[in-house]
Amino acid sequence: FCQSLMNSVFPPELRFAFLKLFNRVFKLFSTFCYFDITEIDGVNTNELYNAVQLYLSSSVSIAGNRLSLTRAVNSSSVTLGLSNNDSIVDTFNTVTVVWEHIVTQRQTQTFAWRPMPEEKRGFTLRIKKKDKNLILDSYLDYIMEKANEIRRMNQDRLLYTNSRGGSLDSRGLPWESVPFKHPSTFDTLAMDPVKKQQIMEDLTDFAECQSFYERTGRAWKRGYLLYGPPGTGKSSMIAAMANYLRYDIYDLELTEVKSNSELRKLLMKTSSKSIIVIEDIDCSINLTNRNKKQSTGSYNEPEMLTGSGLGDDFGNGNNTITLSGLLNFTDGLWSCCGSERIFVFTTNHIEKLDPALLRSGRMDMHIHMSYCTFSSVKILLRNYLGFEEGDLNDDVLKELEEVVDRAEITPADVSEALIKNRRDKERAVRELLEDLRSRVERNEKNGKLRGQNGSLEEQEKRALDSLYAEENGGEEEEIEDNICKSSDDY
Ligand SMILES: Nc1ncnc2c1ncn2[C@@H]1O[C@H](COP(=O)(O)OP(=O)(O)OP(=O)(O)O)[C@@H](O)[C@H]1O
Ligand SMILES: [Mg+2]
Repeated sequence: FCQSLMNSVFPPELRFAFLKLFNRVFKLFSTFCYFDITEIDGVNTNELYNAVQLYLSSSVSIAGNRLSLTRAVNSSSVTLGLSNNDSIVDTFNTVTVVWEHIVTQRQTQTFAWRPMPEEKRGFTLRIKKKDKNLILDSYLDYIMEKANEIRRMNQDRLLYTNSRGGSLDSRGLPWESVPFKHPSTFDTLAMDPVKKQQIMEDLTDFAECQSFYERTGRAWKRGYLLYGPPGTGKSSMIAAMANYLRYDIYDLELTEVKSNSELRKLLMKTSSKSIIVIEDIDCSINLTNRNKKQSTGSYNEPEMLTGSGLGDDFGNGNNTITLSGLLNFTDGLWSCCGSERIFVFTTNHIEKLDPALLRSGRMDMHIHMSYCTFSSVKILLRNYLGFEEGDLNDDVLKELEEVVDRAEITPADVSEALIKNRRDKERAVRELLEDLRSRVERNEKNGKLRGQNGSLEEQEKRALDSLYAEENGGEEEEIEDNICKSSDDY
């Protein structure tokens, strides 16, 4: 209507001038200002455009009538986006802004070094003039941060290994990677629910508290030591941690590392938001407290252990990773290059580890992965057979509760018993109970034969207690507080 009115009032040569004038006057009196963020900035791709697109994908509702769907390379999820010439309202620090996605046809190209897309795409941000300075900088920073987070969440995570033994790939990286798709989660992990909750809270606290680490002058990293018998879920716990935080995993094979400097280089090439894992640390390198005492007679000279690891154990005298190198790797000046990293060590024999490696700051949380308890068996029964609370009759539950602790059975063995008969649930439970009873019998018999020694776990606990007592001159309790364990762990 306006256009036809204008056409009838103004002669053609004046129409363009009038439109220009009208725009100027409109802008002068408008309470809004506008920012264009085009997809291509000259010849380069505009990073901000991609960030805005991702950021808005988190605000766009699936209920919208028309949305654009995209899926990036290496991503397993689909991103929703604003469709052409659609708009959306967003609020930041109580200020309301409007985003509009503008798509127009590009005029036919003459010659260009780089072929341009046929469509010209961009976002227009509308802000009230009075709010411009208040929010623009912080709002755009916030968008970039959010977009990076969404990108990370959408991307497949990677599992890195240094199995090439120090040789670099074509990009000069010492790590090789494969997509990480381990299905273990805290939901599927059978362990004491209280302990599980503590670990999850600790992980969340770590991931969300960058400012705390900055304020207290600590490097933004955390160490977890997982210890316990084989098949109790240490590796599954690492996978669950990675899935929970959506971090990449660097599986460090210490036996492939030839020197402390190589260890440092590997560390420098890890990215932030990752978990650096050394499995079976006691088998990778000989780091015992007792050995150190024998070889040096002092706690203050860990370097003197040079070559005592693989060199001694496997006859390879060239290995020069030292305890000192490993200690610096986990809590030295180099350990804080990059940030937001988690170190996880696993071992079946915590008593073999040097106390320096176990101290807070290196291994902040010691997690004992124990044999199956009643609560962990219930989790496995739910996961493998679909039994919910109340599905099993009370007698069976009572018997399970009575025998499971004394049977000293690993979650791996329970899982196997349940998988075997998963098509016949009654039989699975019956056979599990039989297995538990026979284990109890065997343990009691062995317990009698062992006489004063008690169960294997009791022996392990005694060794551990003496280790802590040795280090603390008898002040055992302080360290015990640091260990995440339930009262019946041992
Ligand atoms: N706590 C658990 N919860 C659920 N499944 C478990 C648990 N522990 C073990 N399993 C099952 O047993 C198998 C072996 O577990 P896992 O590899 O995590 O044990 P581990 O403690 O790392 O053993 P190792 O000390 O020999 O490396 C896994 O496939 C997993 O399915
Ligand atoms: Mg393991």
